[in-house]
Amino acid sequence: MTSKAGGLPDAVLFDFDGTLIDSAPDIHAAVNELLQTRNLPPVTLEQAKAMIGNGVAKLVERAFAASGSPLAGAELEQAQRDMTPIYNSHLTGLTTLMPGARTALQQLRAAGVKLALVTNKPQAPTREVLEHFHIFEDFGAVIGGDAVTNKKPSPEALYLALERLHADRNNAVMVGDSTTDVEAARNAGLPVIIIRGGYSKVPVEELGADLVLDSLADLPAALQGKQAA
Ligand SMILES: O=C(O)COP(=O)(O)O
Ligand SMILES: [Mg+2]
Repeated sequence: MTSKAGGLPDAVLFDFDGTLIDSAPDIHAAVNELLQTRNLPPVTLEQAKAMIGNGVAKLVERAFAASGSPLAGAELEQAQRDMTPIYNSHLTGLTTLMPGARTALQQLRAAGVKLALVTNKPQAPTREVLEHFHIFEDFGAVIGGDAVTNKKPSPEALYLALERLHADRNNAVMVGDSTTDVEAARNAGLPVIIIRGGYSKVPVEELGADLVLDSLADLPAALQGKQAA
């Protein structure tokens, strides 16, 4: 993995849902509240996890498909609009920081590594969740899914984050939980580390990441090359 002298990269770009936060319980609640407005049966937490990672519009499309009533066209667009207030009322009640997240951010920041958040979650709820956990200030750039024309796996948000951080493109690492992050990193030409315990639909070993870690607690040491596996 590319790294500057001293081990640590110039910048680390973090995914949000499934990587820094365990937001699936809140997203699950929001999805079921939306389905209930159409008198549709609820989905399970595991089903909801498999819907996360490509933004709220995709989440809604997948939720209706999973409940047995796929939507398209104007009906889908209406459901996506209806989801906004529901989604925004389920941001922090059941959400927790992933194990090791706070310490990893603090350690990297203290070591002078530039940090960015690159998520397909929209900008406004992303900021609200970051502020709730008092980690907004850790990030030099926060790029939500609606801040770019093309969401991950497009490299657009990653490039924008690197630009905002004034970071060295050749010395940055993406950290995420699923295939979207691996593809986005590859498309941007960055190495990628996957953390177990997120919302990947396939076993994380099969994602093609440069490194898979059990926990964010292992990230600072791994970035310094002490635990490369
Ligand atoms: O799908 C979403 O809304 C967000 O997912 P991400 O933070 O893992 O990119
Ligand atoms: Mg994710």
